[in-house]
Amino acid sequence: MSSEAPAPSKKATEPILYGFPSTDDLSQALANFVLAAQDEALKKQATFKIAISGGSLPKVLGKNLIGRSDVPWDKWEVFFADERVVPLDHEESNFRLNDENLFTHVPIPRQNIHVIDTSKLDDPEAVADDYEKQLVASFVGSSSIAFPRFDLVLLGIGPDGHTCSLFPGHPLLNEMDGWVAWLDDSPKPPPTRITLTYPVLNHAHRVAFVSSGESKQEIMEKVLDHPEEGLPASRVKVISPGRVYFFSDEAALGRVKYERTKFEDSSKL
Ligand SMILES: O=C(O)[C@H](O)[C@@H](O)[C@H](O)[C@H](O)COP(=O)(O)O
Repeated sequence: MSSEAPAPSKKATEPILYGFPSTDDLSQALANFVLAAQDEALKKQATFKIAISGGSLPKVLGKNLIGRSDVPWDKWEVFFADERVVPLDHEESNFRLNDENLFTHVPIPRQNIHVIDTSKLDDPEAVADDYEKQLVASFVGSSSIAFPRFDLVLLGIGPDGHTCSLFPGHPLLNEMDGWVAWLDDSPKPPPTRITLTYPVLNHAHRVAFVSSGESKQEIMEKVLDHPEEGLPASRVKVISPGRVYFFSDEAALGRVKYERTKFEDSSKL
């Protein structure tokens, strides 16, 4: 049985799980959460730095962010938590997916959306190096030099427990130095991708996993109730005072015993 408790009942290192009756409730709460993270970031700095994945996330994200009033979109700086090494207009591109679901509907300046260098598509290492340079250029001067500190990273969870393009058993799970890594053997097509590494995820102020639908029940149970299995999503352990959050609909949480936290007002972030 699930239970709901206020956030303070959880240890600072434990993920917060928000469960919602429907995907639309999830989507609305996620929009509030993102905007609260944005407000907090803009109190301290000139831009809100967010990294976003692909999969089903962009649709859930865009649905309730588009049309929000008074969003300082010109202060958003967007990176991709992972990207497929394909042209930007390719149907497999995470840029394209996010573009269709969010960017084309809101006035984020195009130069603030950091895309892969498509002149290097036949050399994924060069694509990863270039993307890392884009991060360096954006984050240099911030308090953390060893690793960038995103204000918010939004991730999905695959049926095998992968997140970003960090797949179970893959050597990239052990990459602890670089900021951006590449692979050409992704078990989820397309095979050639770049991804943020664990240290980058773990230095973020917040990482939020978004998952919905019954097909996620088995993997959500493993990730939340059995983190000792060490699936890629369970290995995201954000350094305190940063925090990991899960936003799921109850359809995805059908088997999950992990304690739910009531999502109240994200302005209290
Ligand atoms: O580009 C990708 O493939 C994604 O970034 C990947 O990590 C995705 O988030 C998960 O596979 C979950 O995808 P779904 O939400 O579609 O299940």
